[in-house]
Amino acid sequence: MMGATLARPLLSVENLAVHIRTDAGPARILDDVTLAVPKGGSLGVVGESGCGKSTLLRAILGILPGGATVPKGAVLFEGRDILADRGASARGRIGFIPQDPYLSLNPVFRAGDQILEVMRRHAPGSRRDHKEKLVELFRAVQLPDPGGALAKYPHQFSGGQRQRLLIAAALSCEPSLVVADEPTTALDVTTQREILAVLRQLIAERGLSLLFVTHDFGVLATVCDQVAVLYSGRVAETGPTRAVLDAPLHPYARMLLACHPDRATDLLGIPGTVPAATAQPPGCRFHPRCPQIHSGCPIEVPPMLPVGEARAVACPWHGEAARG
Ligand SMILES: Nc1ncnc2c1ncn2[C@@H]1O[C@H](COP(=O)(O)OP(=O)(O)OP(=O)(O)O)[C@@H](O)[C@H]1O
Repeated sequence: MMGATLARPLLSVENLAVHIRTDAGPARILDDVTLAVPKGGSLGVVGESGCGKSTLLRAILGILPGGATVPKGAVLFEGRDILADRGASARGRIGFIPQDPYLSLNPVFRAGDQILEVMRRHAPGSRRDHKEKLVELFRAVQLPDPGGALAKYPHQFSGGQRQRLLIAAALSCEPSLVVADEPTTALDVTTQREILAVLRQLIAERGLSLLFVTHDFGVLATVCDQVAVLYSGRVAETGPTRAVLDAPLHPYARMLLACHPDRATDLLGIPGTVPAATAQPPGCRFHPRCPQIHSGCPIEVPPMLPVGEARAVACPWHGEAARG
């Protein structure tokens, strides 16, 4: 236990800023983002559309778009800076589960061949070894007829089965970290629950770490033990998932949770929108939408304040918000 607490995280994002050049000026998409995924742990990153979740994932996967600059910070994976060596050190060691199973497989090639090609490039062993391993993975993700699945084309699988294929693909090169981008949003609720159960089981059985991006606190609660709430490219709050869900501290986290369909009495959402990445307000970026604004909020960038041993919140007024 002691070793686990002292161990370096498997993945750490340290003070990361990502800007992208646009015709409207630099888009400051991420600003001073710090978070960590411990070995064998799971972190969920949650926030509204446009808060920077995909850009964070792209930085972690070493695939930032052209025009992106990293004026500050680092992404350390297994102790090495992914951004400095353009992702080379992470290939195969980070498995990625994309959002949309319909868009993520090429329809004209057999699904099995597409995964085997990735294994050929990044996993040790012969094609025969890879096939055996893939059939075993298809069994583990509970695809029907795992042996026969190798020869099928993507359209011969249902949406839920395609997402299972993509989980198998993400695990095929024996990663130590799995990164998932809203992997169940395109699926119905029952299939969503089944897929999340399979994912959770495989991550636990294999001792993998998970970084899971979502806009859905309900999904997050079922797969992640830690959470980071992102707003307009900055971390608003971090902590154990249960503690944050039970008693969110940041006004944004409180409002985001309050309008989750499971809890909301109406579905009006948070008034206003996430600011454009080219036009964020000064000070706390949430202040124009915050019901508990103070005179310093539009001026000073709130630092992350520790709360107890395991939580942190970027709002000096969080105690007042919690009482409010
Ligand atoms: N290549 C780009 N050029 C300019 N602006 C960009 C680019 N990519 C993202 N942005 C802007 O950065 C902000 C964050 O985008 P990002 O896609 O990372 O957010 P997100 O939280 O993943 O949203 P969603 O849930 O809708 O995918 C948005 O304001 C977006 O318009």
